[in-house]
Amino acid sequence: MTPSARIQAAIDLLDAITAAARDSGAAADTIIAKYFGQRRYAGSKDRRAVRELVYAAIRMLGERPESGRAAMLALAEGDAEMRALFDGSAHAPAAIGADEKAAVRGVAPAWIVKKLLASGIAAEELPALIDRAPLDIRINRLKPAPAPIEGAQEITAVDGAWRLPSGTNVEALEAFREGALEVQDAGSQIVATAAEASAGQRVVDLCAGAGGKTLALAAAMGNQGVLLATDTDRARLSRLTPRAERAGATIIETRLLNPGREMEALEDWADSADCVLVDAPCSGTGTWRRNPEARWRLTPDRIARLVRVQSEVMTVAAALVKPGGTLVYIVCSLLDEEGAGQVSAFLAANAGWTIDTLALPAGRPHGPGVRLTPAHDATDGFFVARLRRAC
Ligand SMILES: C[S@@+](CC[C@H](N)C(=O)[O-])C[C@H]1O[C@@H](n2cnc3c(N)ncnc32)[C@H](O)[C@@H]1O
Repeated sequence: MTPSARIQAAIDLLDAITAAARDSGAAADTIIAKYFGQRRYAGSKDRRAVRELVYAAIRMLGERPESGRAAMLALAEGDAEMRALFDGSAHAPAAIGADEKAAVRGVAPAWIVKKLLASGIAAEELPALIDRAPLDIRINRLKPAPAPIEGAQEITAVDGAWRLPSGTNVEALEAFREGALEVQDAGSQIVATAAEASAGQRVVDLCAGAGGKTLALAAAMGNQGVLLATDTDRARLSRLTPRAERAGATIIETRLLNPGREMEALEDWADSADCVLVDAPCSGTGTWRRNPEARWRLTPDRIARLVRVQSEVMTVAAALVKPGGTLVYIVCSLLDEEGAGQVSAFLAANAGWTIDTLALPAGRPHGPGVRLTPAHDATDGFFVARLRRAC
């Protein structure tokens, strides 16, 4: 592909990605994979170059752009060489019109920026929300220690956390195939430690998804005790079983829940868990580094729906905790209505619950819990709080 044809390919992809973001369609990665699946003539260098252009444009634009062309014009602003590639030749984008408008640069849609600022995120912290994310792994203590990985840097604050050079093909490592390591953001590892899960306990990971935190809990428990992993999403939960096998985690039982009727599948766990971890579904404002187009998908309605589900899930979780046990509430969002506000509302509505002070190796106290941010902690953004049921 010529450099101009790569720009046109990025424009076409951005058109498809913005439409999908507007209509709750496929994720950007899926769209890009499908696009190149249908264009076998594009070599690996072309694919990489186009992908980089697309993601650079997505990161640069807070608001969903009107068109892929407006997005690429924003990327080309101040870059004479790139602007010259808009030359109207075969497979190239049309020449830039005198009064043609580029999309406006920014971190996020204005209404979400307003919410982030109101949630105490300083304006200087905002750009880090869309930086490129590092590649972190967790060493799985249930397996023999893996061989050193070239270029890996230990994250000393967190046991078993390492940061790898970007682009490391983790899945090709023997240690990965043997289950000796998992890809997991250091922040995700840190918030999971708030559960203080230990050998012999009865622990529930209520919103387990594909089990990122479940596997960390199983390792913390040294494979002793009972760990129940539940979710309402069959496809996600089904990915946990092979991961657990690879990781040698033998104490995990999985159960699929019916949304709104979760307790029907959980009656035998009522009032009996030492800890229930709720990694609640959320807007993901703390994970835009990995998934920058997600900020184009949010709407006020969607956030309101998530806030409702979070509160319902907390009610389910609370019914499972034994007297003296704990409920660990986590969201990978930096919006207070999903984090600190959600926990404060629970405490106000439920007598007999108190907040534990958390001693985590990162983050800053925020309301009833602790908040990690990309700018302050070089991790994804999280809010975590640990609530304790009275004895
Ligand atoms: C943030 S994700 C979990 C990520 C996972 N814990 C990890 O560490 O990889 C939130 C999960 O909550 C699940 N969920 C949504 N509503 C739920 C409900 N009512 N009960 C249990 N899980 C629910 C979603 O399907 C999703 O997998």
